[in-house]
Amino acid sequence: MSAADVSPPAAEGADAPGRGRDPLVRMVLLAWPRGSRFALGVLLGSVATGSAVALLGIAAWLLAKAAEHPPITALSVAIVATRALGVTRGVARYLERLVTHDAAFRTLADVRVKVYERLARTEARPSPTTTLNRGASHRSTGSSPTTTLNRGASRRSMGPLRSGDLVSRLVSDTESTQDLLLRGLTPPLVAVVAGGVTTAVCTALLVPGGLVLAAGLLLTGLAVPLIAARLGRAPGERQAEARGRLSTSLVDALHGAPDLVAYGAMERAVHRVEEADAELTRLARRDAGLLGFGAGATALVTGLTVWASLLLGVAAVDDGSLHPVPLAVLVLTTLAAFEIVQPLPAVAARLGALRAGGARLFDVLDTPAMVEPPADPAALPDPPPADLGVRGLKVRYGPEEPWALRGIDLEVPTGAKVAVLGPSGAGKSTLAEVLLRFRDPDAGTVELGGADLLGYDRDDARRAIGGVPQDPHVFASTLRENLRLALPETDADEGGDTDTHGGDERLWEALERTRLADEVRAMPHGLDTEVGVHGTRLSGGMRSRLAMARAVLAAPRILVLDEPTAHLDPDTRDAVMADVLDAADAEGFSTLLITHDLAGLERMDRVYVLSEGRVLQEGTPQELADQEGWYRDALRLGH
Ligand SMILES: Nc1ncnc2c1ncn2[C@@H]1O[C@H](COP(=O)(O)OP(=O)(O)OP(=O)(O)O)[C@@H](O)[C@H]1O
Repeated sequence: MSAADVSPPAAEGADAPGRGRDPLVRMVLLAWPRGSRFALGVLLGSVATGSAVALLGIAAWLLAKAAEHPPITALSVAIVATRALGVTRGVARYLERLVTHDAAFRTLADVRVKVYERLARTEARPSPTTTLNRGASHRSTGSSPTTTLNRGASRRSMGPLRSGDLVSRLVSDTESTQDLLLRGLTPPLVAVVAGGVTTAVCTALLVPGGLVLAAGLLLTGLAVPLIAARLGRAPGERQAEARGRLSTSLVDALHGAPDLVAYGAMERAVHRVEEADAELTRLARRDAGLLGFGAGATALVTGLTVWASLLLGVAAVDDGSLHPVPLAVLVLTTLAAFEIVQPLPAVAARLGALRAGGARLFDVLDTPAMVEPPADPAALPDPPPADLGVRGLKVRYGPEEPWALRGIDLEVPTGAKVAVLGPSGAGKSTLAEVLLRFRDPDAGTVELGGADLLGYDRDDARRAIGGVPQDPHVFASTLRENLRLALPETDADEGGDTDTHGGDERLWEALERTRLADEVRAMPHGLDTEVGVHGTRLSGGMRSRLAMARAVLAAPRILVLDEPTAHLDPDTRDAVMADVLDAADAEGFSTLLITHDLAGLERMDRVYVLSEGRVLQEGTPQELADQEGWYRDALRLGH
């Protein structure tokens, strides 16, 4: 099959509406399901702001009228109204905050779940990109903090992501949505409603006064924000990037501290953090300057407008077209009206940063998933099948990347022990990723018991095929918790966390199988030993055996082991492998072992040698040893 026959790597995610539109519009669209709450928020915000303006207007009327010494009954309605408006303002503001924050936080929760789900469906294993930026890329080892997104269409735009940047995307960029909804959506709409009503009231009092107010409001509510938005666009866009850079350099420096110290590169790493911090501080200063400009311009226009309306009002009183009492109302209402538009310049100045945050967020949400769930998942037979057939499997990491697998055919009959060998970069781990459902094939099929593996729900598929990926993750918890996560939920619950329910028996059995039990018994806290972040309190070999024990506990029908013994000394490696293969014989599961290592392959039923994404050789270990080729050369070189 040619490259042209190959279907696109993954379907587009439906998580992010409005693809191709401005990120600000797309962020608002994310809030669409909560539209009615935001509408209620705008209504309540208009009532609160309107009440505040009306309160000042009526208070002005009350004071001016009182100066004429009318009977108290003439003032009573206004007195009650000021009290009522005072209460209404507070209550409506409280309710507005409650409703809009509730809607924004719910939207934020939805967005976080979407981002997390997308990341979970996108990330398979650490990328081969170095985290230190020291020249050429190399495959990161162990639990690198590096991860790669957007390997598909938009990969070039986003490139490799590191965990610091991911945190930044998950936290601050996602929060851009909340900021936009709370500050950028409700206040302008409230300003339109409350500003419109106030202008109408002032126009009714004195037409030129109303027009001056309209002009003032348009200046502070539209022109000043537009200028602030324009000036803030470029620094705002740089701010989101700078925040990502700061997180990345910090996390890199923290995660890589031992290597940095060992290579004497700590100073350079700290310098990178300082540079990123200085850039962020510079941008924050510009931000503050813009806020100052917005506040200053608003105060200036407010003052000028109030003066203008006072002068116009006095002239109108002089020529008898306006009574002095409405004059006081006009001037004080004009002054109060600017409260309505006051927050807008600050919001506008932040729009650039919010847009950039949104763009980074949609970078994640638009990333094609590496594994698409089937629309109508098939039911997995019980017990699940233990035979596997790989036919014409092709995989690549992006449309312009070279093929990592170029059409692999491979069989794992029930109960068989199959080894996949080959030089570095041959595509062995890529094959494991497809079998463990971390990645969809670009072409070809994987059949589980004769049915398409992709037709099963991912969790179901993993009940049948499980194992140890190349860089298994060890969680910062106890040994027990690290093991128990492999147990089906009901078993894990039943097990409790003490021996009393017998739950630990299975854990110990798995530890015995992977030759870890004696070491765990010798630890003062046994299974309750904390293993540290990424299992750093364990040796590399213990981490590998822990990951193997977890895989054995999950009891899949086909166990896929990707370089499981890489960190073990030869004796332990042989003993662990012998135990796992004994378990396979006893329990009848099939084994697919991916390795560089030719030692101990005698028990394998079949060996496949991969090179540059193709099957170079296949046969029993003996057949391959008897043939000219990579296997025999490797045996000779003593791999
Ligand atoms: N995340 C990735 N992005 C882009 N290319 C990748 C990625 N992971 C692997 N590759 C490429 O795919 C090809 C196959 O890599 P793979 O890791 O499957 O080989 P391997 O046989 O497992 O190597 P090793 O024995 O060193 O682990 C290589 O050319 C590699 O550079």
